[in-house]
Amino acid sequence: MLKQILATKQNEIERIELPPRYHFPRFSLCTALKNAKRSIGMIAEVKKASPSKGIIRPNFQPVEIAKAYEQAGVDAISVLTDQTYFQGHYRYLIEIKETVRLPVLRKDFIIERLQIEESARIGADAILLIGEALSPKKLHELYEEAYEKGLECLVEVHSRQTLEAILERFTPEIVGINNRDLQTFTTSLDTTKNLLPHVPPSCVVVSESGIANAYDLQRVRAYGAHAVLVGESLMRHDDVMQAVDELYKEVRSDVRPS
Ligand SMILES: O=P(O)(O)OC[C@@H](O)[C@@H](O)c1c[nH]c2ccccc12
Repeated sequence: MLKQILATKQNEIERIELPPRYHFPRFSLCTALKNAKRSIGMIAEVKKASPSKGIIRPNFQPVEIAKAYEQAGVDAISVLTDQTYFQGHYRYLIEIKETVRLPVLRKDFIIERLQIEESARIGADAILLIGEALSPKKLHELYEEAYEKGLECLVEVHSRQTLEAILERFTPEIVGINNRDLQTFTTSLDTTKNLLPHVPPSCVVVSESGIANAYDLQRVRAYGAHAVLVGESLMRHDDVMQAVDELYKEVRSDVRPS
């Protein structure tokens, strides 16, 4: 599946017409996660659909969702901008930057430099770089390019092998451990448990995907994650502000919910 997404993306990149430059206040994702407002940081995602689940939120109002996230006290917002597979758009990111004062992560499949210029122009504070989608060399080049343009990167990995290959080249500031296997779409929080001990202590670590309830949140916190990235379980709630609160409910991380 990842291969197919990347092939589509490559085609789309050939047709990119760069948007004008928007001038928004910038916010650091890394700083926001280091100074998380609650017991563990949260990047809340604005996502209408996904290739594995289809439409997740039928009545999709990206700006309203982002405002509710801000009121709920999340630390940052992730916006899906891929159109073909996630029904996103970079326009959503622009509208959200116009409205909320939080770091905004552009969630897309970034594989070429041109997409970094595009991300800078639309006002993204950070971009996603996927370890499984790029060679370590290319990933490092895009990482440097992004920081030169004032964008931070969330460097996402799913396997120990990918993580080690990246660390041989450089140490990213922010590492995302994706609990979802992008080939099969299955999620397991054990991915965070298994990979986290191999991430250098200087990195801010985000546990991504498959966080369904307060128990899951406490579990990845116990594994040592500094933050979580949550999409679907928030998007399925009518009231996303309440959904954030419910994730932060106090539960014992060693007791499974019934
Ligand atoms: O909806 P979830 O299971 O809470 O997951 C959010 C986020 O981690 C997921 O959307 C994601 C993680 N890595 C990605 C790469 C591309 C697109 C999407 C993603």
